[in-house]
Amino acid sequence: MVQYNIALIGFGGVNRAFAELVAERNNRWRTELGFQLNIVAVTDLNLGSVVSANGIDARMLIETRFERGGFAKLSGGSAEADNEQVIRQAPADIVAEATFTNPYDGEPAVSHCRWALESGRHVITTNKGPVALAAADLKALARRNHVSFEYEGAVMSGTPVIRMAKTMLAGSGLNGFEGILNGTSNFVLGRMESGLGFSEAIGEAQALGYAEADPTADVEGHDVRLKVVILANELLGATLTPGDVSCRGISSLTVGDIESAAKERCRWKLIGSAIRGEDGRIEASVAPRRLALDHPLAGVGGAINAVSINTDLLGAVTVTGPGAGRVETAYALLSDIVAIHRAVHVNKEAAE
Ligand SMILES: NC(=O)C1=CN([C@@H]2O[C@H](COP(=O)(O)OP(=O)(O)OC[C@H]3O[C@@H](n4cnc5c(N)ncnc54)[C@H](OP(=O)(O)O)[C@@H]3O)[C@@H](O)[C@H]2O)C=CC1
Ligand SMILES: N[C@@H](CCO)C(=O)O
Repeated sequence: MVQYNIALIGFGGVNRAFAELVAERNNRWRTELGFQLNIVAVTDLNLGSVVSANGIDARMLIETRFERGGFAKLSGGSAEADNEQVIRQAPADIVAEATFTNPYDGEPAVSHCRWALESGRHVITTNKGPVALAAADLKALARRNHVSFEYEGAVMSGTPVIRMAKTMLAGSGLNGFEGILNGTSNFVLGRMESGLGFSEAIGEAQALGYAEADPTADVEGHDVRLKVVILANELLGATLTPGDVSCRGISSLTVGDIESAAKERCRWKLIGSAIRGEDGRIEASVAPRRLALDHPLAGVGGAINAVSINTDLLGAVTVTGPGAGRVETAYALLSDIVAIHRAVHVNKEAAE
């Protein structure tokens, strides 16, 4: 039986939900997917770090109420999150990076990914920073070290869009996309339509695990801007940086704007888009748009996301599904491991 040893970097909503999935579903994965997972290290800014070559009980990890520095009480534990040492030295095959997204330089997550790849570990991440800001370098580093860098959860959480479009739409002539790419702001707009205030709606999105550590990134459009960069670079072969994407969020929309749109059978949505012009240049933007209720994106509610990908041969292909949520995003990490497993084992077996 194939077993992957996993190191979790950051133990917040997503990696905690991932540990919960490991606790609940490892047996099922063994039969369904042909591998099992073994958590051998966890680091967290607040809790410290713990390493155990024999594996750390996933159920214990999620059920124990640790205090600040609480991992020190575990065998192999420390009150400090010594990320570099853990990433480089723990006996992990795969490092799951799920610390906060830094939209400016991607750190410290970029360094976490770099240390892991340099040390010959595969990296799976839901963190948009390293993917939007350092993907080319990290992919090259992964290639040099014969490991994978996988990041399906960086856009639309567990809903497959990056890998799906790159593999299943290959050759279809991708020339643009537009969509709702932030669960929090879509949820907030919907709650405001129901009469809730902006701040209360953000509070609900935080409690549900949708929002960024600093929700300004959600409502000011910065999170969508990173996702537009990722999709444009991955699907359209662009080389955008966040500075290339004009960006306006939803914070200036008032209850009055929302009510007047409703009276005219319209609805506000935060739309991220990128289009290849006739000269080959990619124009990308993030901005609120007032959509007629019969527009295909107008009915996408709550933390659901949707992106319509324009192709030469098929016209628009739309992918819709959860765009945020702890478990939904933890699933993206599993899908990354499935991709690594197929690349490493299944393809190798087929070649033999
Ligand atoms: N939640 C979601 O729906 C989605 C999240 N993502 C991305 O996934 C990542 C994780 O999200 P989520 O779990 O919700 O976020 P959380 O804020 O819940 O968790 C992040 C965890 O990482 C810890 N952390 C921060 N910096 C460090 C560090 N330097 N070393 C070790 N640990 C650190 C935080 O500790 P502390 O709290 O003490 O700072 C926190 O426990 C983010 O990058 C997010 O953008 C992507 C798609 C969807
Ligand atoms: N905060 C983000 C998480 C998913 O990237 C959102 O609400 O969409």
